[in-house]
Parts: sequence; C-alpha cells; structure tokens
Amino acid sequence: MTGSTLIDRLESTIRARRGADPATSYVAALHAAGPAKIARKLGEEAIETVIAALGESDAALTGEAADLLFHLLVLLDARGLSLADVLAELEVREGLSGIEEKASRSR
Ligand SMILES: N=c1c2ncn([C@@H]3O[C@H](COP(=O)(O)OP(=O)(O)OP(=O)(O)O)[C@@H](O)[C@H]3O)c2ncn1[C@@H]1O[C@H](COP(=O)(O)O)[C@@H](O)[C@H]1O
Repeated sequence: MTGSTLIDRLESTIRARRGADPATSYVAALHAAGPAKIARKLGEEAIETVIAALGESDAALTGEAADLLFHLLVLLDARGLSLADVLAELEVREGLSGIEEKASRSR
C-alpha cells in the first residue's frame, strides 16, 4: 500500500467525519471542541513524540508519530488545507535548495 493512497483515504475520512456525531466520532469531537483544542492536541502529540524519541521503543515512537500525523491532518483540514499543500511547499523548497546548490557550486 502506498503512503499517498493511505493518506488520501485518511484525509477523505477526516473530511467526511467533520460533521458526524461527536459522541461517536473522535474527529467530530475535536471539531466540536474548536480549533484551539485541535491545536492543543497536536502540541501534546508532538511532545509525546519527542519523549518517545528520546527514551522509548521504536514501536512507541511509531505510535506517537502516527498520532502526531493524524492530528496534523485534522488541523490542516480544519483550515481547508491538506497534506498536498504541505508537500507543494516542500517541493518549492527542494527547487530552491537545488538552485542554491548550483549557485554555490558555480561560486
Ligand atoms: N487515525 C486515527 C487516530 N489516531 C489517533 N486517534 C485518536 O487520537 C486520540 C489520541 O489522543 P491521546 O493519545 O491523548 O488519547 P486520549 O486520552 O484518548 O485523548 P483525549 O481524551 O485527551 O482527547 C485517541 O483518542 C485516538 O483514538 C485517532 N482517531 C481516529 N483515526 C482515524 O480517523 C477515522 C475517523 O475516526 P472517528 O472520527 O472516530 O470516526 C478512524 O477511522 C481512523 O482511521
């Protein structure tokens, strides 16, 4: 399974669950709690990922990283954005760093 297929599917699910019943949907519960709650959860997951990276097993780190990525997708979706927008920005930077590399090689 390719990463992009999984991410596409997860992003569609997140979009579809936005307006679901908060009692049965975690995504809907996050949206019902508001953007500050979504941002706070992302921050918590980031901290948990750092803690796992510094002293826990690879399995623990993988699990925390999955939580982090999931909450990032929810946060982006809440702003009408998607991972494709982030990847587009990284692509621009890749192009820029290629230009800088060429420039420094020709100096
Ligand atoms: N991938 C995920 C996913 N990863 C993590 N989580 C939830 O993220 C939360 C992580 O928060 P914590 O570790 O702090 O655990 P917690 O104490 O339960 O969280 P809080 O009560 O503090 O908010 C947990 O409740 C997890 O269940 C996820 N919830 C949903 N998904 C995907 O989103 C889809 C839609 O989910 P629903 O909206 O619930 O239908 C699901 O089918 C899944 O594919």
